[in-house]
Amino acid sequence: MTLQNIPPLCFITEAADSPSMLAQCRAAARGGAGWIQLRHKTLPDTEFAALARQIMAEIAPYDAKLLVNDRIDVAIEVGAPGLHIGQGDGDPAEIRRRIGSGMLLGLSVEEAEHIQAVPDGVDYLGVGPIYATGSKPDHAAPIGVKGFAKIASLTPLPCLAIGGVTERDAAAIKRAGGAGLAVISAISRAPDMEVATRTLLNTWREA
Ligand SMILES: Cc1ncc(COP(=O)(O)OP(=O)(O)O)c(N)n1
Ligand SMILES: Cc1ncsc1CCOP(=O)(O)O
Ligand SMILES: [Mg+2]
Repeated sequence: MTLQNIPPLCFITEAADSPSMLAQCRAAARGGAGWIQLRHKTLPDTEFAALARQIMAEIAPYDAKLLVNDRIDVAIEVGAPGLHIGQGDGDPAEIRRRIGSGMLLGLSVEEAEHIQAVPDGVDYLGVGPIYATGSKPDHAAPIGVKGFAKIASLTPLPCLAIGGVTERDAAAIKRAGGAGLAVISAISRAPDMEVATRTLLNTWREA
């Protein structure tokens, strides 16, 4: 799958019981997020797979698609539309061979040097962190919007900005050549997740 224009908003789950990951995904899909990434570091694979299936069914009517974070075998097992991997998650070329050609593959890029090593078969890049964020305690050094612009200028692949990003960053990221935003807390911690999603999306569209 190659996407020239990927949906401009990816919601990534916060590993929380309240609101539940299913409720987070439902609200984000209703609000218009085109991609919903299921990310949980410790849930057993069987539970993760069951939740992934449930989320796929719930978000389908809203035209949103599921990305699985990290778990290659689960992504294959549940037939997820997409998989997101990072620099430490394995060789992207090998992973592309494993998942076949039909699944969207996203890769994290944290610094300009990573661009040289992006193989064919990667469809989009998650670029950041833009800012320090508590949502990923082991994140790499923040690159700011300037670092994002540099990386986006080095690749034809669509780049989603990630890491502490809110609607206040939409215009600057768009000017920097970004294809969209990937967020956890800007949606998961909002008083109304659906409204927050819609506002982010509208801000991006109008930026
Ligand atoms: C869209 C998007 N971009 C970057 C990441 C980060 O992936 P990774 O570096 O593998 O870190 P973890 O999310 O696995 O902690 C992402 N998940 N999504
Ligand atoms: C998964 C991930 N990868 C880089 S930063 C980050 C967390 C993004 O969460 P938030 O939008 O709350 O900063
Ligand atoms: Mg990862």
